[in-house]
Amino acid sequence: MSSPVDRYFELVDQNQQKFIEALREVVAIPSVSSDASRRGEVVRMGEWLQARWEALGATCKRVDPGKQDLHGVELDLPPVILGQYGNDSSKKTVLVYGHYDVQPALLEDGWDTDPFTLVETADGRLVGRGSTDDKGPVLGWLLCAETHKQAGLEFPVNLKFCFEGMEESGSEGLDEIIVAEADKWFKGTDVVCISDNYWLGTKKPCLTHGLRGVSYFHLEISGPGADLHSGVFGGTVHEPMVDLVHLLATLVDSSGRIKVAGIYDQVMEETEAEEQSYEGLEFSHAALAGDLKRDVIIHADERATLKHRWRIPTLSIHGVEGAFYAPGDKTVIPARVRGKFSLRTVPNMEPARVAELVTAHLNAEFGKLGSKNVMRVIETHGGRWWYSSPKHPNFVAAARATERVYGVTPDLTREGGSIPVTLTFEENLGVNVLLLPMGAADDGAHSINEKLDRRNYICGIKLLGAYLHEIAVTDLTVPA
Ligand SMILES: C[C@H](N)C(=O)N[C@@H](Cc1c[nH]cn1)C(=O)O
Ligand SMILES: [Zn+2]
Ligand SMILES: [Zn+2]
Repeated sequence: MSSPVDRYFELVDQNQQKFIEALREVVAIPSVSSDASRRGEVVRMGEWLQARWEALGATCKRVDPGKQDLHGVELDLPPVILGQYGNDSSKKTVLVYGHYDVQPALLEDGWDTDPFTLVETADGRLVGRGSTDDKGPVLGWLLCAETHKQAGLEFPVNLKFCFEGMEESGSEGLDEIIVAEADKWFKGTDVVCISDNYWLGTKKPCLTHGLRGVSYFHLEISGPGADLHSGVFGGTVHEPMVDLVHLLATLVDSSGRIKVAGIYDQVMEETEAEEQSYEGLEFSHAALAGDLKRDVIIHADERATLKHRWRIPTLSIHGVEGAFYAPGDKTVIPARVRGKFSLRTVPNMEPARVAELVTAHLNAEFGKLGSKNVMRVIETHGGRWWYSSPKHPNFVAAARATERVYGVTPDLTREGGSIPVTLTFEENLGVNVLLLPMGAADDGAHSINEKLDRRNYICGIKLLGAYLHEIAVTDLTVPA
């Protein structure tokens, strides 16, 4: 007779098409958290999840985190959906977190197909915004529970869940909810699992034990009271855009080095054990250059690239609000512009110190310009880095589950991106947190043509289930 896990795997295989249809349904909800006009869709997505979990028998609690000021528009923050599925005191309790909001996506950004219509390509890519980040994994937990119930398979653990709709916009309001619910809704949690990042390559699965933090800034330059004709006023007034371009250029050089004094001072020293952890990882510049569609890699070797993704702070410039960007030639001097940039932070950087250093740098550089314009530096959102040991039994259980599904020992990785609430869970619940990614390195999260491979989706649903079965039989006591 086959084991419950083998039976579960068979059912996942049999239900593949149904699972893809479910992904199609959620991708079609354009839950873009940064777009005020889509806020209703974000809420609809949260309600969709709640309804489906409740239909399965979960107890849910919708928490509305309050209001948000988005470019002067007051908006309701989307709900955080808390849930409890199963409440058997003889079982372990696993808390899973995910987000149901997505990054913006427009066909004219360069997508080959409508971003909110899931398309399956002949080579098995499930293309659509949110497929890998993070709707596929969020759906994975639900489909895992539904599959167990439909087949009459005993669910191995009590599952608690926390799904938010603001992760792509700074997780506003969530930290406070986690703190408030730590001894209430989240009481009894044994371990936390988050599926919201990606493999290092495209073939070998991994478990992730670190994330970078993010400190996001707007740099606003205000000049004349209205946009001006450049033929009449060019060369006679201080132009906000000229000041902004100068200032942005002082932040980082072309080889990625941050030029803000003091920014590297808090970076943790590298240990011998850490140096060794780069050995044998599935990561190559050849594959990375392929994913990038052009070899634009700065660093000479793979190890240096990984260090700049995992353990060294970086600064990226994202865009300019208020600047002319449409096709055609408009001869305008914009009156007010906002440059947007962020720093990815690493152990042991303090966000408050980062903001202090960045502001001091920009004040000094702006002073050198002798401009009569007005400069403002605004830190719009921040999230802390997270770094943990991969030796905890939670990771051991996940490694066993990975071996069962993929037949290989997973790589142990850190993630260059940020999931701000990871540390909040760890600190407030006092339990181990594991990152168990579903998608691959070439999925194009946040980019055009985002996809999740059918293989990763289906094996990922198996992996989430296998992990819960492994946790059920794992002694979670940390060895001394
Ligand atoms: C890794 C995760 N899937 C992700 O994409 N996180 C975002 C979080 C964020 C922070 N500010 C805006 N979004 C990221 O790393 O950019
Ligand atoms: Zn995500
Ligand atoms: Zn994301």
